[in-house]
Amino acid sequence: MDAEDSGVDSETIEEQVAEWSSNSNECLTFHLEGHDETFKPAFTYPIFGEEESIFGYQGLAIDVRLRNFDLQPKLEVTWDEKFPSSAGVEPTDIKAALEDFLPECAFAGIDLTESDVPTQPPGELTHSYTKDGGKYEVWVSDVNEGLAGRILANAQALVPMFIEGGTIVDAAGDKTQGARWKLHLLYECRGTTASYSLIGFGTSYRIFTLPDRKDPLLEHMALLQSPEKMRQQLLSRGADVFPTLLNDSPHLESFLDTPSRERISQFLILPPYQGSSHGSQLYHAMYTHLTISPSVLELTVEDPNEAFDDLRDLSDLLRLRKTSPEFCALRVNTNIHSDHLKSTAHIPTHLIVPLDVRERIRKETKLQSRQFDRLVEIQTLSFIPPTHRSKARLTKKEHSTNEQDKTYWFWRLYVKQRLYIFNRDVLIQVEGDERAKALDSAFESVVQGYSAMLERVLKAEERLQRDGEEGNVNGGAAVEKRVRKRKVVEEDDEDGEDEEMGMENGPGKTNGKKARVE
Ligand SMILES: CC(=O)SCCNC(=O)CCNC(=O)[C@H](O)C(C)(C)COP(=O)(O)OP(=O)(O)OC[C@H]1O[C@@H](n2cnc3c(N)ncnc32)[C@H](O)[C@@H]1OP(=O)(O)O
Repeated sequence: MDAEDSGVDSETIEEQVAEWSSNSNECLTFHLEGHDETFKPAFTYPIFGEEESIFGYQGLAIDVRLRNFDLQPKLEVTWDEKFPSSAGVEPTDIKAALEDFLPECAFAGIDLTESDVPTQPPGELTHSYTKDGGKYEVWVSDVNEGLAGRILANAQALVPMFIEGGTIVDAAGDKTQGARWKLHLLYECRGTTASYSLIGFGTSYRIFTLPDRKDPLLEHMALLQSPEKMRQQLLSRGADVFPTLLNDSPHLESFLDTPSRERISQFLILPPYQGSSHGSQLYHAMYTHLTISPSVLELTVEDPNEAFDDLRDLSDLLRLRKTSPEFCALRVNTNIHSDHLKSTAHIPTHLIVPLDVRERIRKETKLQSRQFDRLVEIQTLSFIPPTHRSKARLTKKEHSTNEQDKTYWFWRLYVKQRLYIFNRDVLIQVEGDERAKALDSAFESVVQGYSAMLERVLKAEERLQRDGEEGNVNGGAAVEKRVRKRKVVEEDDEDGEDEEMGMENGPGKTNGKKARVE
């Protein structure tokens, strides 16, 4: 029966719908045990649909209480008025909508103080630090460990609600998958037993990578197919890759000994703790732990968002500038023979910033290529004063008599070449002048972003020096108002084959964070 047949005009229906509708972000509230402060989800569209709207209630409150040790949830749904079912339109079934997102225990009405809480987090302690008188620890566990598996399941409830495009991981209990996944837990420790409060977590998993060492089987496989084809095939085979290699390579004790990458999958600091450098500490702990194994060749990040990119750039730069004299010594070489500069098709990037040194540092630090390239660009830019970072000063190109201008000219060439290769697929779709303009504009955004990052790095270094926080590579970040300065899309995936020229994905995207042209 439509509105006309029923005698009810469509305006009245619209009014009624509005009267009985609630915004799902606003009515959902998280309460962390032991904290007065509550927090709201950033997204609820995966649960309640694109409109983030719930129909059929007035005075609706969806409260999710989280136990502080393991984030075990307890769901409570209350309302003042419910739309009568007999009216032909059913109110949203809130519990049913949440069933795929919260673990079963959330619906069981279990009193969170009822069951015994373990006295210690699962796995091993990998990092600890103090901040403003509080003590914090990072614990890492295989997700197949019972307690870690349970905490992973609880923590997953937060992923779609706080990480845009984030999806729930269910790896625990599976022999192969579980062994590849790790859960990194950041706890605030309040001093007495059972006083651990979970304030953030990260997940990571190991994936096969192309070999970097002599292995007959891997060499054979590499010979059989092109590297790219082989990579695609291995990735598509997912979890089967490791056992297959293991069966075929009896000298390997575990499939985890095969050359691999570690990949950070999810990363979250609970809202009440954000902006106080805990994210930097957790990232530092994860980087250190995940890159220690000799079989791990690289650390990558799955679809990082802008906030994570910033955190990662800052942390990586602070670490490299503190621990790698070779990285600190990198400079733009302006002494390049004009023969090397005749063709724009062959920019001598290997000479501008020596490739052999770059490769050596990259392998040692196990940073993903594109991330490392960007860090080199930021570091080498740091020696060019801001007043010389201008296109207007480059009329004489490599012949400039001012050494800083000449350095910027070469640096510009170096960065533009990477941007061109990176965005080639997009750029070749536009003609001559337009192409040059598009590349120029991407370049200018990158310089802006880098300059902003350099300011942060210098401030953080000053702060660290002041605080004398020797042990904490990234510690002591003050809470500052975040200003989103970067417009250019900077993204990471395992091969860095991503878009860098500002095309956003639409709503409903699966990776949810950054544009990708593939
Ligand atoms: C792989 C992935 O999962 S990507 C998804 C990452 N997770 C999320 O976005 C979930 C919601 N957000 C969070 O969990 C946290 O805010 C994080 C992880 C993004 C950052 O953790 P925090 O503890 O808040 O960051 P921390 O205080 O260590 O900040 C370190 C630096 O990161 C950057 N940063 C942190 N948050 C933001 C933000 N919201 N926007 C822009 N930059 C940010 C800043 O450069 C900051 O440096 P500063 O001290 O000079 O300001």
